[in-house]
Amino acid sequence: QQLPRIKILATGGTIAGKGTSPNAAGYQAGVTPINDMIDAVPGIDKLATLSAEQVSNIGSQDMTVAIWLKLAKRIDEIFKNDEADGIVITHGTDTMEETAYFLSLTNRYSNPVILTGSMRAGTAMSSDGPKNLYNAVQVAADPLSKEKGVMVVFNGSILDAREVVKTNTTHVDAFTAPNTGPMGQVLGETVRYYTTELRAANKNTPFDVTKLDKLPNVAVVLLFADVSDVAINAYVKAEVDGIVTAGLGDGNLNEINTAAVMKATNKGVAVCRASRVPTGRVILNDETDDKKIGSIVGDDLNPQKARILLMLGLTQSKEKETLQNYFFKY
Ligand SMILES: NC(=O)CC[C@H](N)C(=O)O
Repeated sequence: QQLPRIKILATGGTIAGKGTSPNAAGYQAGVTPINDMIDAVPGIDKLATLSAEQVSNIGSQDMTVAIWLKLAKRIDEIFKNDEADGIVITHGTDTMEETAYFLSLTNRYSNPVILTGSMRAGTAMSSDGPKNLYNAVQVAADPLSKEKGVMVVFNGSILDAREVVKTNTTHVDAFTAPNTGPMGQVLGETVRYYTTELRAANKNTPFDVTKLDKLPNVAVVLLFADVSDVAINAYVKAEVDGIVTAGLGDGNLNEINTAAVMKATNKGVAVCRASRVPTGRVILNDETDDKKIGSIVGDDLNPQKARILLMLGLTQSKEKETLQNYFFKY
């Protein structure tokens, strides 16, 4: 029986980290080459026929649009040329949720693309990297994952790219899907799905980035009690294409920022209201009059994910209704 062909694209992160202390603290992310990482995982070669490429080797706090585009183009090429059946991406945890969502919106194939990483460097006691990498290859190679597209596999959970959020700064169980829960679990030799993703773009994605070398510039602004309008005004002055507000409660803005948003949208800046609250939706024309101030809403996407969709949406249209519909669809 032939093993599935899995391509590992390595980008860095703690999973490629090295330190001098066996205690998890104090290490450098993004240093170990991918082939050394694979060698540290017993039995991984029995799961799939593996090949690996180093796309970058960085801490994911330094993730860039340029690397996102490079990854998206390489994924497209791998599936178009039938170079692999599935892909595993090793990635730092800080921005993994953003990369996962970006790739889920841009991937034109439904083959599995699994992101994973670790919270403890390979040199730390009880490093979680080898097991996470093993689990990621298991999920990518499993027949049940065939049409499931982009997911995150971490600490035994399988999480949808749209829903996954880093919800702990240091624990090995760093990722959850606060609005929906995980899609499934990988335990021992078995992969189990409980649920399916409802909002995947996949094959029919309108966001083809294979010919782009940059994306629209979208900023995020955090709201808090008595916040001034300095940030929104500065971004408008800097001529950003869009602003996502990490608003109060169900995406509310205080008076001064309501006025600042109205000025921004009048100047043609797309403004999407999201919330700083970790779960729940932001409703159109609820407490805030979106019609009047020219804003749209991010539904239940967190601000950093709403930014990704607004960046990609703006590659297609500046029209408010079109952009709003992307947020209800994806
Ligand atoms: N656990 C981690 O991967 C964090 C390391 C680093 N900040 C990164 O995101 O790459």
